Amino acid sequence: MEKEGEQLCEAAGNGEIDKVKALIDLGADVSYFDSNGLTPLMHAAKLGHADVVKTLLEAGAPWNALSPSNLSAGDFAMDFGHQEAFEVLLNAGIQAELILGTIAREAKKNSDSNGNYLEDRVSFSEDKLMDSNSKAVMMAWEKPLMEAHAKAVCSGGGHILNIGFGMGLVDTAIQQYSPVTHTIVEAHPEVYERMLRSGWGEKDNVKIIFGRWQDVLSQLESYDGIFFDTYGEYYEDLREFHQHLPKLLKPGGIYSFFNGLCGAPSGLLFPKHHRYLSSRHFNPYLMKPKARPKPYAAFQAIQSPSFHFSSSPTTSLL
Ligand SMILES: C[S@@+](CC[C@H](N)C(=O)[O-])C[C@H]1O[C@@H](n2cnc3c(N)ncnc32)[C@H](O)[C@@H]1O
Repeated sequence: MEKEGEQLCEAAGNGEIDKVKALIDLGADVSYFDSNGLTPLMHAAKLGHADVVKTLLEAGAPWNALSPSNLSAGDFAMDFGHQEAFEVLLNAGIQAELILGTIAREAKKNSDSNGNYLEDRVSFSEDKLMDSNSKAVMMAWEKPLMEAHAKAVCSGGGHILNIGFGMGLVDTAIQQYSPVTHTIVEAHPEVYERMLRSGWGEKDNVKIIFGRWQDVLSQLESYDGIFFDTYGEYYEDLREFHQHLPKLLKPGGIYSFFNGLCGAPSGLLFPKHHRYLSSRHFNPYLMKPKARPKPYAAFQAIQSPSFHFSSSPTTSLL
């Protein structure tokens, strides 16, 4: 098996399509990683053999496998300027994403995203907000991250929307930029009560909307800056929110989000909110086809247990 795997890598890199097909027919492993941690697909992509890339994908080669330096076959194709191979890989990724999304939506129909969390008690202390299982919903150490998000979404001024109040870290930072309006959506009754008790309801430019964002969409308008950071939701909820962005975000507006979904255990759905590193800025109105440095990152998050987004601002496919 190992021998055929090595041969497949070599043939793929050489663009020997007939040999690749013959080896696949003989049962060579299309998911094989050679001693350098590269798959046959990566070899073909690196050298721009689009026909071999296609054949390998049709044989089930994993388009989102990563090399030891965290590069996918798509990255190799793009980095080496092989547009055709890149397009083939990108299409494979989009198709997989559509299928995975459909499966996730079906699975979600039978589940309750954050119902339990919203019905249970939460507790506040000086430096954290905890759910009823003593899991941290939000912690004070995240303040600098929240300040950076606030800075990004307020950079154009105007009307700002924040989904998920938590400890109010991002909202406190947003207030420092004196937005024209500052709308906050919060779904947990106790968090909402605490917001009112601490005077958030009396601020001139603040509008609080109590409820799940999914249920209050009709009360939302268009904003210059949007931040999204909920708790206890699924990847599919985030994706659903992203689908509303073209309407919610004004042209030229800035969207940023924080979630920990990417560090969650593998599987299509992430029932708990894992607050691992994940911080990205995204503006669909500024996104150009060539400005997609890591088109596979968003998809990879669905499948890989160890994957996490980088904290550097980057674009993503929705
Ligand atoms: C991680 S905290 C937000 C922390 C906030 N960014 C900060 O700076 O303190 C998540 C918040 O989202 C709220 N939340 C969870 N699901 C929600 C939903 N579907 N709609 C609106 N808010 C939600 C939670 O009650 C919680 O207050």
